[in-house]
Amino acid sequence: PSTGILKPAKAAAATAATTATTAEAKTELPNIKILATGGTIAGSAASNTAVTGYTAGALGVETLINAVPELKGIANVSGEQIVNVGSPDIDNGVLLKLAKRINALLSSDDVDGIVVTHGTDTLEETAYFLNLVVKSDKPVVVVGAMRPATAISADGPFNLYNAVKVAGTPEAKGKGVMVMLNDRIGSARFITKTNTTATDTFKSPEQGYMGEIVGGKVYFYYEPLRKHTTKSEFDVTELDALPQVDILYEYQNNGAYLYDAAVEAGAKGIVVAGSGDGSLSSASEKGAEAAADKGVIIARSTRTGSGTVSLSGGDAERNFVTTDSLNPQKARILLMLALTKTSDAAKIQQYFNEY
Ligand SMILES: NC(=O)C[C@H](N)C(=O)O
Repeated sequence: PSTGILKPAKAAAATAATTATTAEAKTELPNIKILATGGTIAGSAASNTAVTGYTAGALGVETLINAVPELKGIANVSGEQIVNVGSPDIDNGVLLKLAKRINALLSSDDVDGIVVTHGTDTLEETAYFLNLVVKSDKPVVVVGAMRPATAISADGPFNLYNAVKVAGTPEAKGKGVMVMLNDRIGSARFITKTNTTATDTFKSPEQGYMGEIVGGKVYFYYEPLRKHTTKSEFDVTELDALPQVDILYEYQNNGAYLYDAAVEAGAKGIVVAGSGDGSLSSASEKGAEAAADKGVIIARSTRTGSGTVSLSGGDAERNFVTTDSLNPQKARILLMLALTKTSDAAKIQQYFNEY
């Protein structure tokens, strides 16, 4: 049986793999494709007690699959390397490449579900993007780890096993893109990283988890009501870039010049991580209004970490929208996609109310 621990020296030697397939396919098992993008789940450290200061995105997908031979008992798995980076370096180009590849794979009868391995830092952004643009009700599960593959008690191997299990579960169909870590199944719409290093970092502060895995069995309790996947209007088929949307953070004594800089750099939308219920300082309001006068959409979110930003009377006529309960980084994802369809603030507000 797999211990889930890769010896640091062995791990370092195994970085070059790009594809992998389990031996002969068993017809009674689901066919699951693992698309690897890097992150700590593919991380390698100098010692097996190092859980910080390691290299994320060091190991190839074949190494990840081979570390969990038990996968063969629950699915026919094969792997593809999309990129191999720490998730702070996932960009719009990778999002589009990943989404298009997933849509191509899921259109085939030979693929029953997808697992994406990903760094946890920006995992929620990729998961929410996929939730909005995947055109299939087959399960898509995004998985990561908080301890590198070389660590004692690395969490990646079991997280990967659980993710493949969820992706191959018929009940997981039609529930939107899911995030699987630490035995919990979260909705891409609601889950967020809440802790820098702890293994139970992914939480949905107000809405809770969709389900869990206990004793090797998948349990679902809720599903997201917000539009996703087959009900989503957003489509990446013809897109090779996304509109620039930046995020500005509210704090005491800030200035309008931050908005000027974003507009000058080409922003078509600005998400404000507002204080409290999406508040802007007077200086920010000046900057935001000047940007909005130039056609830039200003989306008021919150830096508080949870809660819904309420609509205020002055929003609509100023090209301002509110981001519902989306945190700033997910609001940026939706605003980029919204701007591929329209620059009308009222229509964009409707997207924030529905997705
Ligand atoms: N736990 C992780 O995966 C963190 C890593 N820095 C990443 O996001 O790639």
